[in-house]
Amino acid sequence: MATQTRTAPTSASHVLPTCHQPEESKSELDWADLVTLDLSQIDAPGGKQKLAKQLDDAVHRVGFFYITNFGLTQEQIDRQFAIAKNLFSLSEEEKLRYRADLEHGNYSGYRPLGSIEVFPGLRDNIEMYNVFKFIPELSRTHPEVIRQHREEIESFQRHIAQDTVQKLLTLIAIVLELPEGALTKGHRYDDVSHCHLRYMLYHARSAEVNAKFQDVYTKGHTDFGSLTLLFRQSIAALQILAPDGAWKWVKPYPGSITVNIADVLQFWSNGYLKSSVHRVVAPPPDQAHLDRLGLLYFLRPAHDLDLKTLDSPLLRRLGLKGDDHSAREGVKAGDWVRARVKGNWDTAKDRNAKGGAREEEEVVGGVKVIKYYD
Ligand SMILES: O=C(O)CCC(=O)C(=O)O
Ligand SMILES: [Fe+2]
Repeated sequence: MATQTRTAPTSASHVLPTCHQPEESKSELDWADLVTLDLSQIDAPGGKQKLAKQLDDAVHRVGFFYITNFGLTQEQIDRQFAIAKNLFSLSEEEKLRYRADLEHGNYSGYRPLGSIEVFPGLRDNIEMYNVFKFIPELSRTHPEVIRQHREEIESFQRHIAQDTVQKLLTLIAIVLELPEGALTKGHRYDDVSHCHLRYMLYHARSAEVNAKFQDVYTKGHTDFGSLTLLFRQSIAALQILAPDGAWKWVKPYPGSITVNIADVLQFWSNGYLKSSVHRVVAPPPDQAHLDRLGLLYFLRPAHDLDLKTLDSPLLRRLGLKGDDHSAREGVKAGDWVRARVKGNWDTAKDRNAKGGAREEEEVVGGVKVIKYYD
């Protein structure tokens, strides 16, 4: 069921099970064709321009891409998976002591198994634990395994936030023909925003139960923030809604991070950057029995930024930037993210009462969004 483990010989108080990557699926799947950016090229002469060129179609038409050479080793990543494994093996009673205040749109902490109704009467198979940035404004208590590995978790977060993400935002700014620092300034580690590292555990289900769920683990959705970075176990499960309208599998390549554009970048670019619909489904038959761990970094903009379209030469040329009188103009990013988290939490019931819908429009924080996809 679970991934293989053995105990690493470390000091008594820091013992973590070693988390090995499972064998890749041998199933023939319809994989999405995504570009890979080699981030080690960014400081080479002309490197930024070359990478931005490579990124242009990916962020505009697809919304997903891979990055390699991002400065974290597989061992560092596997340590995070091991922390996740250890965390989820705690008793339910212990985990519930750290439950997130979901009802108020705050995701910091634990979200218990079965929190969301996927279809009427059918609840999700996911546990998650969100570790927000370690800044005073966001401090909270955590279980012992997080407290013990706090330094390691913080330096992992900081590397993503202060290095990887800054490079990506620089490249995206170049795509939009903005000054290179235009997007990085609302995304500093010390800015108050709900950026977090997320540990997830998808519990494997039997073929019979999967059939009831039409093989869906998480319905199609877009992410709320700026960017999402996914460190993946070698288990196929993530799918994107490709530009041709078909669901395609996203292959988990060792040594890569899968990155997707999220809603706020789509707003700032008035739709030029694509916040892609994606979902999680039961793995193919040779991996369907595996519990699947998730390790994700959700980048969110500083709370006090607004959502109006950025003034970029590209957007002007394409007619995507006029005087912005849209409903987004007065909306703060922090309010938007909170409203989406809260909305996600308490509208699943209403949606199911209406019989479900492939697409549903809803006004969140003053902004109209399409929210649900089967
Ligand atoms: O587990 C995955 O591969 C994706 C999860 C996801 O889309 C999310 O948590 O927003
Ligand atoms: Fe997502």
